[in-house]
Amino acid sequence: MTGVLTHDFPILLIDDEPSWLRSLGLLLERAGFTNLRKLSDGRKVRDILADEEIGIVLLDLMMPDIPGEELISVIREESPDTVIVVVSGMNQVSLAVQCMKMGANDYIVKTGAEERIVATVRNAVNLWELKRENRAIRSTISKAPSNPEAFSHIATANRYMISIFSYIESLASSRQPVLITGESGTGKELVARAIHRVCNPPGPMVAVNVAGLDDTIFSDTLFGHVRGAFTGADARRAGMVEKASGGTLFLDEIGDLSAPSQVKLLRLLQDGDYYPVGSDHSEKINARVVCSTHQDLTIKGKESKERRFRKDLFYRLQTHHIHMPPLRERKDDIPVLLDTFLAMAAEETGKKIPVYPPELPVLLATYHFPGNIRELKSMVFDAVARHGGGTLSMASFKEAMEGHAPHHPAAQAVSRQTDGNPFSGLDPLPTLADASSLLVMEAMDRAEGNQSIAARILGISQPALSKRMKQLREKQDE
Ligand SMILES: Nc1ncnc2c1ncn2[C@@H]1O[C@H](COP(=O)(O)OP(=O)(O)OP(=O)(O)O)[C@@H](O)[C@H]1O
Repeated sequence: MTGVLTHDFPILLIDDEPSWLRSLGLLLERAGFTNLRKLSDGRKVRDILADEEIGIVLLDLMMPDIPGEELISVIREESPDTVIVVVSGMNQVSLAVQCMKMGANDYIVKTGAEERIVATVRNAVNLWELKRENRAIRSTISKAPSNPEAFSHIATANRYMISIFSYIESLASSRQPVLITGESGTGKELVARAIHRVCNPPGPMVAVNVAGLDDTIFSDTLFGHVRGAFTGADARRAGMVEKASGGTLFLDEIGDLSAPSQVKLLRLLQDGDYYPVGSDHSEKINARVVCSTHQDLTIKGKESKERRFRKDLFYRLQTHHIHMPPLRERKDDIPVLLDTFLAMAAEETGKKIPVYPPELPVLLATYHFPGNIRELKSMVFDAVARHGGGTLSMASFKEAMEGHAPHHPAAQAVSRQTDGNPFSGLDPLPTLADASSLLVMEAMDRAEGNQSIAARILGISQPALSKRMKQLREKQDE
């Protein structure tokens, strides 16, 4: 399903040697590339780029009319997304590096094997397709989703989340994989389901958690096996890839994949095929692949080769990338999530949806939710289970939050800007008394006047805060 070879855009070949232009053209045509344009005078490239959208340019470096290096700059300027491949007679690493620095995407030598030239152009076609698709997607992202029903299982009031919904809608027509990242409990699986719902394919969504699967089990789970593949394999068994046929294959926790399994996944995504265990015949995947991880794949496994995440796989996966923000960065979602989970918990326990004190969302907003939405959901379910009638008590929420050190988002924000020392930018420093008063006022402001919440923010008891506020008022009255 990937590994695109057919293309509808022109490929421009530039070289001052007519015989080379002819033989390169023949080679590419034989390999299935159509729509080739040939140019022996590089100075005309500007006119050509102005006339039509050229996906790929293959150019020589040594030309009498205009040096190839200058051509690279002209092409980059006129058509920034065009994929540039330098086809040079010189096999010099330093020259290749120089061309890449100037904006070329690849460099091959004329005397190299024909397969290498064809493979390079094939990669260039894939790269251009991806660039074009991303441009189309970017241009269609609107504010609100046009099919809100597909997202009805995701409660949110947050603008960034709404923009994720429109991004998902714009991905519907793409067959490229989607990578969903974000901390644990942020709703990655719900987003995978939304992608499936928006695409509305005829097949099912099949979810596989690949964490902890060794390579043998990974292959057997995903690709299935043929009869007699190993002792006990009495019958053929379909793998998850086959089960997801016509639908969506969701691979959860791909950051934990072993090195050999990463190679198999890369092949599946790149060439669209796989081998059932024990079979010599490859099968084709016919499912949209969505992957998720809570790990940062760009830094993962820096310390050890075995645990490292392959760069090529990462780049293949991140064509369409959705990052789920943690709950502490979308606190405007707390009230709507609270209402959603209260209704769910009430239904599950057969109780009436409880009324909660207005301070509850304010209290929750002071907390950093290391377990994200999953943690909020458990808190609410626990509170409703304990609820006996009247207004919902905040006690169980406070208890759950007590287990974690208070979080100081303001201090963190400052420390992010000031290399870990929130005071380094202050000159002169405020006195201890002034700093303390300012902190108290800020906490009261954030807690919307609620002393017990403000005391929690400051990490002191409520009587201690009350005493400080009294002193503050007395000082102001002096
Ligand atoms: N916006 C939301 N609206 C309603 N429920 C949500 C929302 N986001 C998450 N949840 C709920 O929170 C829980 C965690 O969500 P989910 O399993 O999708 O997170 P995740 O990011 O995939 O976590 P993990 O990385 O641990 O697999 C689930 O019960 C899910 O239903």
